[in-house]
Order: sequence, then C-alpha cells, then structure tokens
Amino acid sequence: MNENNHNWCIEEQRLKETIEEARAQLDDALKANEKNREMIQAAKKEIRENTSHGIGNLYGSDGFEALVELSQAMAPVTERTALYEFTEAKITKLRGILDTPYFARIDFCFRDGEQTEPIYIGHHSLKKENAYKMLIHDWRSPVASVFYRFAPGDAWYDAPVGRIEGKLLLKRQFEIKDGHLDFFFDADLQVFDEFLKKLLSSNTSPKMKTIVESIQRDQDLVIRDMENDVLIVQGVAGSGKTSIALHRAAYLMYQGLSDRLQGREIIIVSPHKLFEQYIANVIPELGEENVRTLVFDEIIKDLIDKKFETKNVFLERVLSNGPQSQLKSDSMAFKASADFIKILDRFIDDIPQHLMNIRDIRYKGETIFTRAEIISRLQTNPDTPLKTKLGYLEEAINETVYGKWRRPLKSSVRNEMMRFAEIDALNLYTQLFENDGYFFKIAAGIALPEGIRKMLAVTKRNLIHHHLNYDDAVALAYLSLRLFGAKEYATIKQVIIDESQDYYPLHYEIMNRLFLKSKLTILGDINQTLQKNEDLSFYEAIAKRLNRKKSALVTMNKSYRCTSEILRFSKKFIDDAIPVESFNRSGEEPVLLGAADTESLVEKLCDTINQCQTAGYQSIGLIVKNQKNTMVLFEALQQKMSVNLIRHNTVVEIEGVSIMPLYLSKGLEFDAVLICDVSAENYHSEADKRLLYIGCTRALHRLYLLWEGQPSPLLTD
Ligand SMILES: Nc1ncnc2c1ncn2[C@@H]1O[C@H](COP(=O)(O)OP(=O)(O)OP(=O)(O)O)[C@@H](O)[C@H]1O
Repeated sequence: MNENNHNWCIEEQRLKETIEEARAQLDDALKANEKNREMIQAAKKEIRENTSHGIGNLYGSDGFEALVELSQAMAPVTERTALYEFTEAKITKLRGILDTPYFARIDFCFRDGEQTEPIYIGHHSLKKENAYKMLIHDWRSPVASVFYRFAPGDAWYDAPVGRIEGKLLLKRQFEIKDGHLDFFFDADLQVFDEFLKKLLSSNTSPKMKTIVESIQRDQDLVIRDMENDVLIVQGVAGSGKTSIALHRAAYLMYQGLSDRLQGREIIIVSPHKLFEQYIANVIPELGEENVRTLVFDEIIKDLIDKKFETKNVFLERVLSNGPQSQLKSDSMAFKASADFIKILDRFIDDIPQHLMNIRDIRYKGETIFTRAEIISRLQTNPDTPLKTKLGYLEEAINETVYGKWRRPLKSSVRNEMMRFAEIDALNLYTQLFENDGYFFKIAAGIALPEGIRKMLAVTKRNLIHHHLNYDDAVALAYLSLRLFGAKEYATIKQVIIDESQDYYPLHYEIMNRLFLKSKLTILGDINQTLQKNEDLSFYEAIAKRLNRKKSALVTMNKSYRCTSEILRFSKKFIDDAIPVESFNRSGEEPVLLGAADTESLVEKLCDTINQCQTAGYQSIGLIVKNQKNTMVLFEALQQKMSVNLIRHNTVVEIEGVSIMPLYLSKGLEFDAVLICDVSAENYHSEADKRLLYIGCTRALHRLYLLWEGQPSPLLTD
C-alpha cells in the first residue's frame, strides 16, 4: 500500500469512528428529548387538571397559598424546558457534526520525540462519551490557533496555563460533505491558496458566510486578541473586517469557561438594518446564540425618545445634491466634531448658572442651601449626570431638614423648593441656539466653521419648528446622556463597531460614555467614508477619546472579495496612502457602457443583467448614487424584469437582482455589480471618488459601470 492510500485509510477510519460516536450521541440526545417532551406535557396536564393549581384560585381567599403551590408545580416544567432546549442545541450541533465533523487536522508534538496525538479541528467540539478522548476540537480552542497561524515547523499557542511550545509536524485540510471524505491535502501554502481561491470563486450566497475553514493568520490574530481594551482594525475593502467582527464575537462567547460571555453582553454596532440582516446567520451558524446588533440610530432613539431625521435620510439628502446638501454636510461635520463636544461640555457646565433659575432653598425662614452652593454642587463631578446630582441635592435637603427639625420633608414642599429640577434636554439644546450672542460666548476661543452664522440660523429655525435633523439628534443624544445618564448599556462587556470610519468624534464620545466598562473592537476603512475625508490620524483620535488602558491598531491590506481586475480598477478612485493588495484571483476586466438616453440605459442594464444571469451569477447588485435616482431606474426596469427594490425605510431579503442607493450597499457584496448612473453630473468630486470605490468593491466576479449622457470624468482621471 503506498503512503497516500495508507493515509486515506487512516483518515477514513478516523472519520468513521467520529461519525459513529456522533451518531450514538445524537440517538441518545433524541431519546432524552423525547422523554423530556413527554414529561413537560405530563406536568402541564397535571397543572391544568389539578384544580388547586387553577388560575381562578389565585383570586380566592387562599390566593397566596395557591400561588406558592402553582409556582412549585411549575418548577419541574421550567427545569425540563431548559433541559429540553439545551438538548435541542446539542442535537443541532451533532447533526452539523454528522454532516461535516471537522475540516482540519494538526499533529502537534509537545516535546521532541514524543508520540503525537492528531488533533482534529471542526466547527464544534466532540468528546468521546465517558472518556477523555477529544475527537474534535472547537476551532476556537487554544490549540486550534496553531492551524491558523503556523506552517509545519516550530509553533506555539497560548493556553490557560501559559504558552505551550512545540513542533507542528502535519497540517492537513479536509473536504467532507454529508459525512463522506471527498479529499484532503497536506497544507503547503500554494495548495491552500488554491483551496481559498476555489472558495472565493464559488461565493454566490446573498447572505454572509462563515470563514472558519480558511481564516488567515492576520485575521486570526484579531479574532483571538484578548490583550487590548481597544483594538482598531484598518482593513481595505474586502479584507474580511465584517467576517472578523462576527468570528470574534463567537470567539469572545467561547473564550474561557468562567468568563464566557453571553450574547446579551456583546453588541455589534452596524451601519444599517439591511446589513444586520445580511450578517444575521453567521453567529448562529458558528453555534452561538445570536448577539445583539444595533444601528446608531437606535442608540439615539433610546437616549432622546423623540422623532428625528435618521442617518439614511440625512445621507439621502446630502447625496441628492440638493441646494442644502453642502450645508447639511458641513453642519454634520461641525456638530459632531471634537470642537462641538467642547462647546456642549461648556454649555452643560453653564446650565445650572444661567438656564435653571436656581434660587436659595429656604425652610421655616432659614436658608438651607444658597444658590451658589447649589450651583457649585451641580457643577462638580462633571461625569455624573445632572439629574443624578439633583437627586443627591434632594437627599441633602431631606437630611438637613431632618437633622435640624427631626421630621421628614413633605414631597410637595420639596418639589416647591426644587422647581428648577425639572430639566428638558430638547428645551435646553434649543436655548443654546436661541441667541447667537450666547452661542458665541460659550464657544469663545474655539475655531468655528466659515458658515457658522448660517448654520446657527438654520438650526434655530429647525428647532423652533420641532425638526430634529440628524446632526442635532446626535448632539441632543449626547446632551441627554450627560443630563440623565443611561443604564441600559451598563452590562455590555464587548462592543464591536463595524464601518467605523463613518462615525464622528461625537458618536465615539457617546459610545465611550455608554459602554464605560466595555472593551471595544473597531473595524473600518478610511477609504470608504461617506461625505468625509479621513487619514490614519482618525484612529489615533478614536483611541485617545476612548482612553482605555491598552489599545492597538492593526492594518490589513489584502482584499479577498474582488477579482484582481476589479480591485485594480477600483484602486484608481483612492490615493495610495494605504496599499491595497489583491488575493490574486483572476476574472474579467470591468466593463464601461454609455447610453444616450434613459431608455437606452435601461435596455443596456437589462442586457447586462441577462448576461450575468446566463453566466450563473445569483446575486446581482444594481447600485445607484441616491434613492431618488434609484426609484427612477427601478420604475423603468420593473416594466421589463423582476427587480428587488432596497430603500432606506424597508428591509427586504437581498436575493436575485436588487437595486439600491449606494449608501445601503455598504458592507454588502454581490456576484455582479452594475453601477448604473456614473455620469459626469452624478460623480465629479473627491467625495464621489470614494463612493465609486465603495460601489466597485462590492463586486466579487463582475463589474459594470453605466451612465446616461456624459461619463464621469473620474473614470478617465
Ligand atoms: N479568510 C477568508 N476565507 C474565505 N473568505 C474570506 C476570508 N476573508 C474574507 N473572505 C471573504 O471576503 C469577502 C469580504 O469579506 P468581508 O465582507 O468580511 O470584508 P470587509 O473588510 O468587511 O469588506 P468591506 O469593508 O468592503 O465591506 C467575503 O465574501 C468573505 O467571506
């Protein structure tokens, strides 16, 4: 028998053993859950039929005893239900194992000359029942990191007991489907690249997928990092930032049995709802309960509880090149800047002095707190919310009155004394803009933008008419947080922020105060900003603002999404401050197609879509600069074919042919991308260049740029 056949027999035998074990455990689990189900049903029946447990009895004279009895009767049901759910999760895991038990094997020799036990790595671990033998190690286990990080030779991994050093003797990768071994190869870098290329070439799902089998070394370092309180990743388009974010969340949930995180202790801040839906499958596929994802608008909503212009509506207005676009964009840049945070902080400090109408507090003819004392109390400890400090003041009044007159103060008297304590964030925020003189006094010494007077006038007008624009909503959220605090997020231990380049200093200041005890992973690409221009100092400023003990910046320059041709084309829209490397997967050159009028543009779009469908591409993304233009093209296309409309106030499944405004394509990907309106009118500025970069890099295999009339000069620059 030659060595290949010998190895094949060994691997088939191991696979058989693993599958037999998994099948036996699955049978046991199924039987156990059948029993659990029967017991739950019987217990429920007993509760229903035993009249002393009836709900009606709770309202009788023996209500309390009946309640105790009912809760005692319910206890076994609750326990069994928990056991049932636990076993159901195990069943799902075992079914997954039966399909694909593992994808890799490493032979790691702990000491020279020592016998090695092969270590098989899969999505889930499997231990032989009643024995110590691990048949499969979870991809997140410490030893599995050797697979992702080392080529055969010296290797190490960090275990709970410290660093374990040794030699990696073998690194083998498997393709197993439906429990059958299709092939395996012993990793040499070149073969692995071929394997990855095959994976990337066949990517046709409209939903994000796991990358457990092919995580790259630099990606693994980020996924498993436990050293830093703030970990920042600058990664080029398609470098795997979102994939890393999700695998990191699953890793954090697994890491360390004692400090294992629950899904509710992690938050992923994502750019929009559609993106949330796009990534929703990944963490459950990785075998964990889903974590909470939210978009920043939801944080604003929680804090201000008022209707406001959402981020997407803001972007739509800025990108539709209307008369107010520039002003809106400038106003956002200013009101969410570090300088405006200073202005808001000064304003908050000034509130007790000038906006609260505080008077001496008098009781029975005596002054118990002077106005100056109260103001000083409210101005100290700036990090404590004003409302909390007002609560302390109330307690202090009570204590003083009780100490002196030995009687508690009636609440009506206390309320009378503290009439100033009713604070309204929106009302206060409006007062900041009511009078230009007051604003300039608060902002003294701070550099203000050129159009400040116009901005102030527009803000004042909007606030008077109860229009809360996005920039004001963010500022008001900060003000509310400083005035009232927010406990809801206090239990969060890990925050993962994707598309981090699109947030401004004020967003980070809010997140810093909200997630005070949390560690943060921040992933972004400064080449993919919408309506703002950033360089690497952006990340330094974030780290400084978040002010945690340890922070690090990691850069990832290799892009896995696009073919080399698409990436080369896309790179012309960005400067070369950050190198962008391609994974070296080859495909067709991007295609540029002009049309004389809308009718012929629509015809060309239909032809191109048909070609893509004939070529077998399943997800086809039609990207348009803004929603206004999207609607025009959608109406025309709809007459000729079935198209899925994606717009900012709806969340639909992304499948087949979808048309959307560019800002909603952020973070997503499609087999084929058609950027539909690359005319001179639509794309001409530096900011437009970045939009084109974002749009083009959504494409995996094919890219088409179409326009009506004159092509954008950015195509030929
Ligand atoms: N190690 C890997 N193995 C297999 N596929 C990978 C790997 N890393 C990334 N990919 C694939 O590359 C594509 C891009 O990944 P992802 O969306 O995570 O990148 P990104 O950096 O967030 O991109 P962008 O910033 O452009 O939105 C996805 O299809 C992902 O599955």
